[in-house]
Amino acid sequence: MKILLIGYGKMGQAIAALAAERGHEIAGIVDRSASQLAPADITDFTPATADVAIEFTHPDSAFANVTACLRQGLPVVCGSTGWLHHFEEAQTLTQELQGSLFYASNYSVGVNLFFHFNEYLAAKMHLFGGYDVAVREIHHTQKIDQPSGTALTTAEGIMRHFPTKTRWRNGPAETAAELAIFSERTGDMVGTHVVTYSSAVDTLELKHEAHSREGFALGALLAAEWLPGRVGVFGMKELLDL
Ligand SMILES: NC(=O)C1=CN([C@@H]2O[C@H](COP(=O)(O)OP(=O)(O)OC[C@H]3O[C@@H](n4cnc5c(N)ncnc54)[C@H](O)[C@@H]3O)[C@@H](O)[C@H]2O)C=CC1
Ligand SMILES: O=C(O)C1=N[C@H](C(=O)O)C[C@H](O)C1
Repeated sequence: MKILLIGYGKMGQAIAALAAERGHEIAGIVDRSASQLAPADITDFTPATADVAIEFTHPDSAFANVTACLRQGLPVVCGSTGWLHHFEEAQTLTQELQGSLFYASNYSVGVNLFFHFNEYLAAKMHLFGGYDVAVREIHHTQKIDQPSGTALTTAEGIMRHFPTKTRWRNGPAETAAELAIFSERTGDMVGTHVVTYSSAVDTLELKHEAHSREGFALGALLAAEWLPGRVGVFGMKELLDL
């Protein structure tokens, strides 16, 4: 496949390395600040020159990059977090243009299993009662958005099945209805997410810890291999049949 990479930072470079191993060609790289690369723009690419675009940039640029890809007729796999206030607009545009958009707050297969077990656990823990629940995420100090996209997906999964939690708060809960999300930024931590249930008698935890970015890169490439030819908005549940 010919892949257009949008964003050539930590994730873009991890994807490029794995794409080569999987026999893909990098059709081009669009990065706002990568001066060593040949300058390129999304509008330079069409389905004739790229089969799919993979976007990992910044919360402030993801929506514009996604819409540019859709307008060029390029299927787009987006991994940037912190832009979901625009997600409905992206869905509408995808439908209008009969385009292809894939989004995941976390492309790691392990995290998507974690999401699945998180929802199951929330339903059971609510049923048995007596537990409070909180989410903790730990990332490297360069991370811009807080809470992480993964923590927000985790919180949404809890709230769907643990109805006494009706909203999340980034910090300690101020009321019993709030789900606390604690964010830590330290060193070069790749990404750790923990859900903790505590009662008077015990504590139960569900944890995912990424050891490298390779798991995210592999998931993004699996999505890029799967997306072309499908019309609509998709995520890891469809890809992994979870
Ligand atoms: N969904 C997932 O599985 C994962 C998502 N992420 C998310 O992906 C995004 C990128 O993460 P990293 O690669 O670690 O960041 P990074 O800061 O290492 O790289 C981002 C790159 O995007 C470039 N960039 C910024 N604005 C741009 C624009 N308007 N057009 C083109 N390029 C632009 C920057 O110059 C930089 O090279 C973040 O939002 C992060 O939260 C990161 C890891 C996994
Ligand atoms: O910025 C990162 O690094 C990561 N971002 C994603 C998120 O916000 O959840 C996924 C992963 O945790 C790494």
